[in-house]
Order: sequence, then structure tokens, then C-alpha cells
Amino acid sequence: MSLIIRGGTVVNADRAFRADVLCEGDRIVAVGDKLDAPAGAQVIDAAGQYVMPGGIDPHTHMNLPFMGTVTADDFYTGTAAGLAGGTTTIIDFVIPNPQQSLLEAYHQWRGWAAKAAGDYTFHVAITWWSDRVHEEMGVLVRDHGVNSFKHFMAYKNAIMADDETLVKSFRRSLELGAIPTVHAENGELVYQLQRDLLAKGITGPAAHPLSRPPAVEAEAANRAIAIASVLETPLYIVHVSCKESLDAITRARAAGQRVYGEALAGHLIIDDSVYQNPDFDFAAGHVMSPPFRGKEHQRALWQGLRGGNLHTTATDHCTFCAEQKAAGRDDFTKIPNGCGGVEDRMAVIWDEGVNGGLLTPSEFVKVTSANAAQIFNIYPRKGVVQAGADADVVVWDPAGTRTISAKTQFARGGFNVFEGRTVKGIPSTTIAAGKVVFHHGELMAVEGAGRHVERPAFQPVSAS
Ligand SMILES: NC(=O)NCCC(=O)O
Ligand SMILES: [Zn+2]
Ligand SMILES: [Zn+2]
Repeated sequence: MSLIIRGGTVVNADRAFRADVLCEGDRIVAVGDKLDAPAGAQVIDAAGQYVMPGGIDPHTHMNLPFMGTVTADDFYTGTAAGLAGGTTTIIDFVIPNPQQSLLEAYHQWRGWAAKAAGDYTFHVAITWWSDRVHEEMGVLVRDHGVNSFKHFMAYKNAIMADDETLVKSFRRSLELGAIPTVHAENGELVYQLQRDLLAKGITGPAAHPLSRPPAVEAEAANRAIAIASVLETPLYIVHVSCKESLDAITRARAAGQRVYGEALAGHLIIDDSVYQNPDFDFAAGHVMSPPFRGKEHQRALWQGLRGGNLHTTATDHCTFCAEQKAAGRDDFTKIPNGCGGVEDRMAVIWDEGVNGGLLTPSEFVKVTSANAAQIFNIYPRKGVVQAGADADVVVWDPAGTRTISAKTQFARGGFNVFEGRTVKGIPSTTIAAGKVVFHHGELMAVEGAGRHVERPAFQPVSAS
């Protein structure tokens, strides 16, 4: 099956140029001026539009069992929503229960993901430590295409990794040629601040950000960076939400450390005033960790993205409906943490970033796909429009507009943190593995069409 995208401007991370893009099967086979297409090829007219690599969201949680419930989006609805927004690949998380075999959890998640409509791959969380964990990390890297391990420094009494686990797992990751990643928040401090607030009778969603101030995040970011520095490992910090954490990354990079930072679309756009809303459903709908911050932090995050100290944008897509959030009506610590966004990330970042003069189109490609592909070692299969790459392409209409709403979204959960925002710059067509899966508002996602993407290890430092 041949498909040709005609007359657009191809935007890659390094340059933008006028070209047609020819796809055969699931691959791009040619990018060039006035290409010939085989008879019968499907033609997509991209005149006046940009042709960019499909988005990679390096941080999602589909079908996640979390805080006593399971996310509203499963791998089908979540990846389908991503395709509607121009995101063709997600990196989700296998999160074993403490004491659970990593391999058992990995196969559980692979089973859930079999219904995905778009491509997917997994980080695996290290939630406890034993000789078996050490062993299974090796099996995951060698036999299952896992090259990143996640450590939650928060969520005490659940999935939090203590310092021993961090140190042993970072060291093991280095041996295996995998990259350690962290959710940086000091879980003990969060826990104690939560207890203090509840003891004072402060039980509503407005207490959530009070229990997780920037210093709580910065302490953990600095600690993870120090551990990575001593062990000489690279480090990727997920959902950097505040200036203090960004400053820690900036300092480490200036000192020559290989530290990467991820910003969430939500943290870039939404501020902490949402927690003051007296409507419980509205405020609880925004409860995620780290919480939304003040505008000064948003400004810093945009500067970090532009200046190269933050590298990727993600969503942490983790949807819960109002009934699920209501579990914390009388106790904010029981509100399931998480918000959506996989459908809107590309559009809100384009609208605020490119239309706002903060990012060029090529910088947009860097932070929405190319950098994630490079950091997690799937480049140039993903993250670039060039011959040989996967035919994952988004045709981007810079003049198209859409008003974001939970009423019209494909994602589940019945809530959208970007509700009511009109964005200019939207996907007109999304092509995944060479097939048109979204075209002018119509979603043609196919359950089970997504493929698991193996990510090879980086060059190991030692061969054990
Ligand atoms: N972010 C959040 O609140 N929920 C998902 C789990 C995590 O990434 O911490
Ligand atoms: Zn997290
Ligand atoms: Zn997350």
C-alpha cells in the first residue's frame, strides 16, 4: 500500500524544507521534491501545511491500577486519543507492586497493551529491591527491548523507591546500558505534610499543592542528580514542574552531567489557581503530582525547553472520572492523582509555544518527538521524517482551530484540564505505520493495530 503526502513543508528537528513524502507499507521510502508515486497511491494534500514526525509522548499511564482504582483510559482509548492529536507513539510504564516479579508485571502490561491503536513501548518501574529484581532487569534489557527504568521517589507506603533501591538500580541500569528515570518528590516530606494538613482539618483539594511545595520536588531532583553523579549514570527526570528542579538540572548539565528533563503540557499551560476553585469536581480533576504551579514556574519551564535544559514534553496522561476522584471528597490524599492530555499535547504546545513566539517549528519537533526518540534510543526509526523511518507522520494545519472540550474529546474520563481553550494549529491528518488513522476530525483508529516497539540498550559500560 503506497501513500504520498504532497506539497507540504517537512519539518524535522534540524531543518524545514518543501518536499513530498512517499510511504510504502509502514515505512517512509522517499522524501524529496515532486516525487513520482505508484499508480493507485493514496494522496494526502499537504499544501500550506507542515509535515512532521508523529508525536512521541514519553510519559503516559493507560490502564493503570493506581490509588485503589484503574485509569479511565485503557490502551485502546488512550492511544486512539493520541492519534487524534498527532501522537503516534507512547512510552507507558510497567509498575510492579512491591515484591512482584518485574517479568510478571511486564507480561501483564503487554497483555493490556495488545489492544493499543498506536505504537507503544515501556519504561519499567523499580519499586523494590532484591537479587531477583537485579536479575530480571537484565532479562528485560536483553530480551524485551526495555532500556529505561523508573523510580518513584514519592508515594510512600506504596511504590516509593528508597535510597538503597535508587543506588542499586541506577548502578544496575548503567551496567545494562539502560537509563534511570525518576519521579522527583521527597515522599517522606509529602507524607508528613499531608498528615499535618489533615490534622488541621484542611481536607479539600486546595491542600494538595500545599503538601507538595517546590522544595519537596527540588530536594528529590537534587538527590537523584547527586546519586547519578557519584555513580556516573545518565538521568532523566520526569514531569519537572518547578524552577527549583529545573535549576538543579541546569547546574548539573553545566557541570557536564548527562541529565535530561521532561516538561508536561499541563505544567506549561495551567497554573495553581485551579486548586482554589470551590467546585470539588473541578479542583479534584486537576489533582496530579507534582501539582500545577505558579506562573513564574511556567515561564521558567518554557525557558528551559527553549534553552535546552528541558528536552521532552509529555502529558503523564492518567485519567480518572469524577466518580473516581470523589474517593477523596473528605480527604485530599485519597483523590486519585492524575490528569489527561495525550490528545491535546501537540496542539497546546504549538499554540502557546510556536504561535506565542517561544519555539520555532523545528524546536517544536525536537520537544514533541525527536528528543524523546534519541534519549530513549528509537531514533531514527521514530522522531524524524526521512527515508527508512517508520511512516508515522502528522500533517499539521497551522491555520486550523479547535476548541478543546471534554464533550468532544476521544479520551475517556469526562474531564479536560484544557477545557474551553481554543488552539490554532491542529493535525489535519495523522498517519501511523503508513495508514491514515485521523483525517479532518474523523478518527479511524483500529484496536490492536499498535505495535510494541523494542528499544535497544545503549552501549553498556561493562559486559556483565
Ligand atoms: N502524576 C500523577 O499524578 N499520576 C500518575 C503517576 C505519576 O506519574 O506520578
Ligand atoms: Zn510521577
Ligand atoms: Zn506518571
